[in-house]
Amino acid sequence: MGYVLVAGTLFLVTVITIAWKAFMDLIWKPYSITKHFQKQGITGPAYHLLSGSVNEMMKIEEEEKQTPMDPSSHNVTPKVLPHYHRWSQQYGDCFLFWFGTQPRLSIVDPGMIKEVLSTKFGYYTIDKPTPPVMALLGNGLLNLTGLDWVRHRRAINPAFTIDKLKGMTKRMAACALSTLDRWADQVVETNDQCKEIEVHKEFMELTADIIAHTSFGTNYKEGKEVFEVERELHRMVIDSVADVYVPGSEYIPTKWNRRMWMLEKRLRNKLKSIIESKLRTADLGDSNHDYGEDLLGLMMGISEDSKKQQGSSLTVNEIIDECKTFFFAGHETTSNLLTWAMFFLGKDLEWQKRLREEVLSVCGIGVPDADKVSKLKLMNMVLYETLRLYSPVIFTERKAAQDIKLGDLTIPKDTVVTFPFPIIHRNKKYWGDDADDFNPLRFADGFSKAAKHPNALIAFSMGPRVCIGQNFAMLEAKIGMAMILQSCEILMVDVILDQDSSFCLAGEDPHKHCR
Ligand code: HEM
Repeated sequence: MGYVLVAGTLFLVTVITIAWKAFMDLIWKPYSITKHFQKQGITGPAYHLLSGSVNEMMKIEEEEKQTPMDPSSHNVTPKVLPHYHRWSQQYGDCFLFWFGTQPRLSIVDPGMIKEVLSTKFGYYTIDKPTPPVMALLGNGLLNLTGLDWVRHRRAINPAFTIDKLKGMTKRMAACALSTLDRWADQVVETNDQCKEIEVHKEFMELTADIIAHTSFGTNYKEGKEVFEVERELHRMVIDSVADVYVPGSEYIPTKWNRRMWMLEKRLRNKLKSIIESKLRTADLGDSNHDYGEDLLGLMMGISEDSKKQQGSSLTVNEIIDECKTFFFAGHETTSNLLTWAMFFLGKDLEWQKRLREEVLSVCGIGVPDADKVSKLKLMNMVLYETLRLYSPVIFTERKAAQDIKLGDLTIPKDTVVTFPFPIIHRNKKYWGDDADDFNPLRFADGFSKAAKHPNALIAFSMGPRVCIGQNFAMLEAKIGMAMILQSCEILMVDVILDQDSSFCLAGEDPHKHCR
């Protein structure tokens, strides 16, 4: 009888505890956080049990898909961030919405963004990655937090110094040259003066080639195989982006999870075999272990040096995760930058002419190097303006690690603050009335004077977690653009923004100058 009573009491206590926690997490916290922000003048879409605002988010996305885009407008916000666009019009720039039970606060004020990403950096953290993101990037820089992030960032920074990047320019130029060769062959084959090219596809290939060569050096072919697997994992991440994560669901052997586990294992094994091959090659050389000037080789060398000096280094598994991160972070981003820059030059022939004149006067007709492309001021301005209007990264977010003041607001612990780049980059308050127009001249006096706030452009983010590959990306884009402009004339064939954009490349022998 006594046992039954104890078991019954335990059961009851468990049920009450679970019910209490469920009540707190699912009802009370969302209610009190909503009230907390309402008192500060912040509103937003309603919280719904379990799903938060996700259903409304999906509905808005579907509605936006049905609306054709005006090809003459650069305002892509309704297409790329439909719910932010709709809610910012409805509730104002700063609004609260719910991803499941997680509160998210949209912020567009550059001063507040600077506080989060830079001045009060330590008070914010990165939300735990979902299982698909973890499978894709593992414990690489993008996912890491705290002291592990510090250790990785310190270990990898030296691989991205200007000197090291200069050493990679020949590889970048060689990849661009083989793309131009392929285009030239097509022109010769068709016997036309003008060849229609789907540039996004071409630049995806070019940037994959560049990141494979610069990451893996002589092992680039195996590197490209790695990227094929990574691409599939990336697609799985995109498919799962609007799913509210249910803790523990990653361990259930569903068909989807099993595919993800298999791809992750294949990715890891392939990268491991590249590293082992580098280790074997280096062992055959002298005792100083030169692993090569590619990113992987540099990371392995730096890691070995720091082990000798401080006794700590990146493990093979950590280096593997960083390789995965470089491809993910550095491939599609740069390819999008190149695509949109071509889009502008194909539309604006006057700017195309100015850029070609600059390239020919600074670099001549030879293959450009890092020093020469660093002098291309007009090209720099066009690239920044492209990053402003068509930022390859469309948002980033941070989670408050404690209750904290942000601007005039007080933010409860665990609130996610989120920064929608396309809205920030078009804010007329900072960018002026022509914020929606392509006007590279706004960058004539440099990056920080282009807008009324020095941090209004955050395409590469800012603060300690600023993009580690920004110089790499700009160098790659400038070399690619300079070589294209040296040999081709670019004409826009058609503009269908939600499908592929094609460009016509014209010239008597597009490429002969580049040899
Ligand atoms: C146009 C090209 C690129 C753009 C617009 C871009 C943009 C960004 C942004 C916005 C972040 C911050 C993300 C966040 O805080 O949530 C970031 C981080 C990062 N990027 Fe890039 N990126 C580009 C190219 C590259 C390239 C080429 C590489 C590597 C080769 C790279 C590697 C990284 C890494 C590793 C991080 C994480 C840094 C950290 O958290 O310490 N990116 N990038």
